[in-house]
Amino acid sequence: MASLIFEHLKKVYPNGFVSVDDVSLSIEDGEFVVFHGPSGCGKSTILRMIGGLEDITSGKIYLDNTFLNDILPRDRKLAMAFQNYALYKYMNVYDNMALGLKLRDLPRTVINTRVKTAAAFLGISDILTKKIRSISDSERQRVALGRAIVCHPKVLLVDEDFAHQNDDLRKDMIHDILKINKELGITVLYVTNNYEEAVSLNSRVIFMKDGKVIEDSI
Ligand SMILES: Nc1ncnc2c1ncn2[C@@H]1O[C@H](COP(=O)(O)OP(=O)(O)OP(=O)(O)O)[C@@H](O)[C@H]1O
Repeated sequence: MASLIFEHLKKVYPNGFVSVDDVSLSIEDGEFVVFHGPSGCGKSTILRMIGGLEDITSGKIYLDNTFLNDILPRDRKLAMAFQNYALYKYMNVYDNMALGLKLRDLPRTVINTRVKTAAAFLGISDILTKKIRSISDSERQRVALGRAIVCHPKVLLVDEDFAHQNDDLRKDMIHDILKINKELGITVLYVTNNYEEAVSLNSRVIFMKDGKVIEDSI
């Protein structure tokens, strides 16, 4: 079965600062896991190492028994929803959602089906021809999630910065990522500073401090 395993994961920055310190965890296929801890405790660094945006100093990450450390970020079967969405403002919603699939040279019919299915799932079918600059923040957030799920990832990585603008956007985002997890079966790793939010999600919470896991609610 699909699973995500960290073995003695460590991140030391060039200035000697230890950001992630010997983290070992096992996450089951389809889990919704919240990483919580004070600012600077290393939770975003873990996400960035999984996503391949940050080098791993030592330790190993496996996805589905595949050794992830040596795999290029775009081939990791992961999707990331980080700060500012990185959408192309002058392109329409459809093209933004289709971009990653086009880069993978998938047939046009497959791309069309995937984009339309994801749009229906997220309730944005009626804005597919609109330009990003003309839609609301809430719709942009959905487009960014749509672009992530059209790739059929095994794992979705979400940093709270993704919805830091206001409470309503954050609630929408949590609703959508819970739905993605439950209905599509995609494993979700969600990083948050907010304790109330972390414990209110009825999910496994990994508590971190100074780069270490100090409690795992499993
Ligand atoms: N390039 C770098 N060089 C040195 N230290 C860094 C570098 N990048 C990040 N850090 C430090 O690593 C620590 C962990 O950063 P990280 O972003 O993972 O924290 P976090 O728990 O996600 O906090 P936040 O919620 O504020 O984002 C922080 O203290 C940060 O200052």
